[in-house]
Amino acid sequence: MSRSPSLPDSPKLDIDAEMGPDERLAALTEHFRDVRRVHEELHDQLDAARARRDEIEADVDQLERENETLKTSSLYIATAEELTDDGIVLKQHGNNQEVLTEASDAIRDRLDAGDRVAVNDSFSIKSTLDPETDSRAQAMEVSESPTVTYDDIGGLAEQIREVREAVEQPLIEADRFVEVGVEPPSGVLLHGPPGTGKTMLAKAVANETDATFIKMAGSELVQKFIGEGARLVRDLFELAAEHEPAVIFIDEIDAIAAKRTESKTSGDAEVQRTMMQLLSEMDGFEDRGEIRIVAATNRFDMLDRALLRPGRFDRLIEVPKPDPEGRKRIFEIHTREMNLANDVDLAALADSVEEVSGADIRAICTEAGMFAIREDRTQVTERDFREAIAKLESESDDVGTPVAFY
Ligand SMILES: Nc1ncnc2c1ncn2[C@@H]1O[C@H](COP(=O)(O)OP(=O)(O)OP(=O)(O)O)[C@@H](O)[C@H]1O
Repeated sequence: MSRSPSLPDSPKLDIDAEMGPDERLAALTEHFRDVRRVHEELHDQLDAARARRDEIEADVDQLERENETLKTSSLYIATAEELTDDGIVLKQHGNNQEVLTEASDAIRDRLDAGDRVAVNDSFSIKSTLDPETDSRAQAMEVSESPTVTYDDIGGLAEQIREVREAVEQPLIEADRFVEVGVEPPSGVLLHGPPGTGKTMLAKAVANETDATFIKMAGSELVQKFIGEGARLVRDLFELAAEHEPAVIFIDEIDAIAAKRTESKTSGDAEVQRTMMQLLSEMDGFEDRGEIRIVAATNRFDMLDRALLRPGRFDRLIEVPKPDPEGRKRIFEIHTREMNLANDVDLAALADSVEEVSGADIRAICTEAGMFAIREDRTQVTERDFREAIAKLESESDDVGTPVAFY
C-alpha cells in the first residue's frame, strides 16, 4: 500500500512591531499567498486520498465477492479408500481419479476407510459426510470382502469354472482380453432352482478377485422402493464405479425383467422403466472398467429375451440341484465344523435325499445339530440326521412342495 504524502509545513507570518505599513502589507500579502498555496496543496492531497479510497473500496468489493464465491463454491464427493501414514488415498466419484491428500487431525480422527468426504478443487478434505441412510443404502448390500470361497461351494465345479472364466479372468487379466482383442462377457446370468448356490458363486468370485460385492434384489426394487427403481439401478452402477473392482449381483432379476406377456406386472410402467435403465446401463458398460455383473433367477422361462442379447447377459450358466456326489460334498462342507459320531455316513445320507438343494442340506445339518443340543450331547449322530431329514420333509409337505417352476 502507498504511504500517505507528507503534509506541507504551515506558512509563517514574518511580521514585527518595527515594520512600517508598506512592509507589513507586503508581509501579509506574502503570507496570504503561502496560505493559498498550502491550501491548494492540501486540496490536491485530499483529492488524491479520495481517489485512493475509491480504488481501495472497489478492491474490497471485488475481494468480498471472490470470498463469497469461494465460500459457496461446490465441493466434490470422494471416498476415503485408505488411511496411510503418508496421507489419505481418495477416489473421486464420477471420474474415479485417485489422489493422495492430507487432512486435519480433527477430520482424520473421525474418518474410516470407505467413508465419503467432500473435497475442494485441490482435493483437500473439507468435511466428512454422514453414512447414507437413504434408500440407496437400504436397497444395496455392499460387502468389501465377502468371505465365501470356491471351496465352500459343493458340486458346482463346472459352474465355478465358467464363472471364473467369465467374471474372474476379465477382472484380473483385463490386459489379456485387450491383447487378444476379444470383449469379455458383459454379464453372467445364473439360473436354477432356489438355494442352489447362485449367490454363493457371485460372492466367491468377488472374494477371489478382491472385488467389492454389491447386491441388489430385483423383487425389492419393485415391491419396496416403488418409484425409485430406475434411480436405484443408476445408483447401483455408480456405486460399483466408486468401488472398482466390483461385482454387481442382481438377485431375482426376473422381478424387473419379466416377459411383457407373462408378467403379472407387465402393465407396470415403473417396472419397465427400471428394466430400461438396467439395459441402458449395460449397453453403456464397455467404458466402465473393472465392474462385472452377475444376475440370478429361478424363473429363467419368464425372462424378457431383450436381456439376453449380446453385450448384456450373454453368458448363461445353469446352476442345478446337486447330484449325489455334489450332495455328499455339500454335506461335508456343512459338517466341517461339527462334531460327528463315527456312525455318520455322509455318502449314504447324500444318497437318501433326492431333489434337495444346497440350502436344504445346510438346513438338515443345522437341524441335526439342534437335535444333539436338545439331548445335551456333544456329538451329532446318524439318527440326528435321519430325524432332521424327516422333520424337514414333513415341514415341506405342510407348506406344499414348491411348484416346479423350473
Ligand atoms: N452348492 C452349495 N454348496 C454349499 N452350500 C450351499 C450350496 N448351495 C446352497 N448352499 C447353502 O445354502 C445357502 C443359500 O444358498 P444361495 O443363497 O447361494 O442360493 P441361491 O441359489 O442364491 O438361492 P436363491 O435363488 O433362493 O437366492 C448358502 O448360504 C449355503 O449355506
